[in-house]
Amino acid sequence: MVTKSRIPEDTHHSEDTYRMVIERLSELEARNQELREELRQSKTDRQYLETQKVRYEREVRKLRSEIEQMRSPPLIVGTIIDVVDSNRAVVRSSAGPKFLVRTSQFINIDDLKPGVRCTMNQQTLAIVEVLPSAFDSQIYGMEVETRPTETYVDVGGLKEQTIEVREAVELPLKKPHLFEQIGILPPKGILLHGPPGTGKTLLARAVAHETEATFLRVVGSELVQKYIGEGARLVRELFESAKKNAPSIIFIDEIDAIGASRGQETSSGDREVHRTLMQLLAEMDGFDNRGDVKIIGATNRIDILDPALLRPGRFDRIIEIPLPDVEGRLAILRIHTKKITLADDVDLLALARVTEGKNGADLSAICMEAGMFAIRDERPSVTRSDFERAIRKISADFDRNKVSQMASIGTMFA
Ligand SMILES: Nc1ncnc2c1ncn2[C@@H]1O[C@H](COP(=O)(O)OP(=O)(O)OP(=O)(O)O)[C@@H](O)[C@H]1O
Repeated sequence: MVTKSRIPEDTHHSEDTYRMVIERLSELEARNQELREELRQSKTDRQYLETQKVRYEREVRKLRSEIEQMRSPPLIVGTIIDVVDSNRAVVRSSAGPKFLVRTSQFINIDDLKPGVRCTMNQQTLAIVEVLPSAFDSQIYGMEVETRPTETYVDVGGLKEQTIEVREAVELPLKKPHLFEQIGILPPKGILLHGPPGTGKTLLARAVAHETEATFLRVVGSELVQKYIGEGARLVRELFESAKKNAPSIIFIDEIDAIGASRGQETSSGDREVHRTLMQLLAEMDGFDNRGDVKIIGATNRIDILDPALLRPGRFDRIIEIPLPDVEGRLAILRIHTKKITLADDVDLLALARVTEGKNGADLSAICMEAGMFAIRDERPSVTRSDFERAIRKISADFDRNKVSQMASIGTMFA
């Protein structure tokens, strides 16, 4: 309360003003103090909130990695037998036993119905994923062809190898009585080994064509599944399908992906590959040499194969498919230029001589590239210089791939 003392008017004014200014100043100081306090408090709040935010983010990261951990392969595949309540179900694992398990919180309970396939975490057996109903081996790159089109005339070079494969596969399928007469069993499995692009798949397809057999091709790496028991299941399906469609030839390309020597299985992924290999060995032991299912394996890495695969009664005919020599390269060039209009200056023998080290796939690509150069220049025939350019291009592509492969290996170990 401001009391007015007896002071001359103008003094009163200046005193009042002074007093008001003092009051206003103290109000402002008080306000300033309050604001400082609020600022200090907000800084504390902000720091507190910052700390909370960092802690929360760390929690989220930890939870996320636990979820990823739970969902990381290999997982056990099972089939739901019964849904007990909103977070429990009875599941039969692919290995057979039934379990009462929890469902993880990111599973939509409506998706869980009896008969549905799911995956379970190996440690906790909690259901971590519901699998699509059309969970079919065809998804896994298994090719089934009633009769490939390739024939033996499409295979350049490889004369001895073709004879060996025909004896071991074509003869038992087409003339099994010859083996019965003599009293010997035909080889059960044939292993084709050699560098990439040398004609292993081509030869297998040609023998399937010649024997009018169903050709079932699967790549070994496709049998390495992230779900426990699935690789073995696919192998079983492969052999069942081969028996159902007999006479048939099972062709397992890159067999080293599952057939490599069994070192100390450390990770569950290694154990899963081992299980798949065991299933393959069991299936091979289980079927009859005299039957009308033949199995051909192919690998670029025979040196790492498990000896168990190569013992008699399994892949007991081993045939090397080497890089083509000059005669082989000439034969392959003739095959791949059969339909190409060649200019008079093209000398295939000369080309065969200058392509030392090239495989059949390279030679096929060279012929295709040479044709492309002629098309690009709108010429009616392919000249020698087109082939020379194509050889340089394929070699450059090869070197570039090699460099990028080395670079990616380098970064892996950087
Ligand atoms: N001996 C050959 N005669 C004719 N063409 C060949 C020959 N070898 C390879 N080719 C050509 O290269 C292509 C690839 O050959 P193929 O797939 O049979 O090689 P591969 O040995 O199975 O290779 P990978 O080991 O990489 O699977 C064939 O489709 C064919 O066009």
